[in-house]
Amino acid sequence: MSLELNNVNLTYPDGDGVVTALDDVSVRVEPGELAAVVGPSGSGKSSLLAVAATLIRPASGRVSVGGTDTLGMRPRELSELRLNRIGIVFQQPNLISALTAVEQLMVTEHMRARPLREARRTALETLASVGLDGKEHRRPHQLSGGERQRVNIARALSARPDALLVDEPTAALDHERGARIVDLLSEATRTFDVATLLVTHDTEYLGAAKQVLEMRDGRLSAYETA
Ligand SMILES: Nc1ncnc2c1ncn2[C@@H]1O[C@H](COP(=O)(O)OP(=O)(O)OP(=O)(O)O)[C@@H](O)[C@H]1O
Repeated sequence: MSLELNNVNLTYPDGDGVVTALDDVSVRVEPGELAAVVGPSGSGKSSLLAVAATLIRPASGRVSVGGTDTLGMRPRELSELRLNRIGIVFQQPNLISALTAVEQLMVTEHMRARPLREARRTALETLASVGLDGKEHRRPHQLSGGERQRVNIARALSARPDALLVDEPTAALDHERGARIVDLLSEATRTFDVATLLVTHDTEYLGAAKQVLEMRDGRLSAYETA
């Protein structure tokens, strides 16, 4: 089921006035499809992801995840939706330093009340699917930057979410590692049949995207190469 934003507007208070972060934004991403959003700093890309993740409620407009309209959902329902149907990958992996790769995933499986044995099986399967076979029992400091980002992506995918929201996943990586992470996201998007929305500064990685959009001053439109 798709990820869909319709006519979304978002403002933040700014002194006596307001700053418009999202201005009538609409986008639809189908399952198995990767959409990339580029745009200058401060144009509203992170705000777009935060609204799609239901972390911020827009002033107006609709956000629907996996066919479920989130408008009117209570905070508790939204928390459940985020836990079970939305995967979020931030720029920094935010892994817990004391836990092994498999344990990082099991923590969130535990929050989903999965039985231990099933949680471990899902965690191991998901880690294997992102190329971390044989490294499941390593702690973050025993993994490379790219591998840590893979654990992060695996953790976001372990619930088999409807939507995967990715914020600048290549920012802390060199070109080659960055390219491999985008390839992995593109492959995982198809394997997990998830609707992926990727925000990136790097226009060189856009080949993997089915649609490329550009954010400028809070407005989203088709990206045109210069
Ligand atoms: N919590 C907030 N309160 C007030 N203004 C905010 C808040 N968060 C973001 N903004 C403003 O909203 C606009 C969009 O910010 P946003 O973080 O979405 O941009 P961005 O494209 O992700 O930028 P970057 O690439 O630098 O991360 C900016 O003008 C920013 O200053």
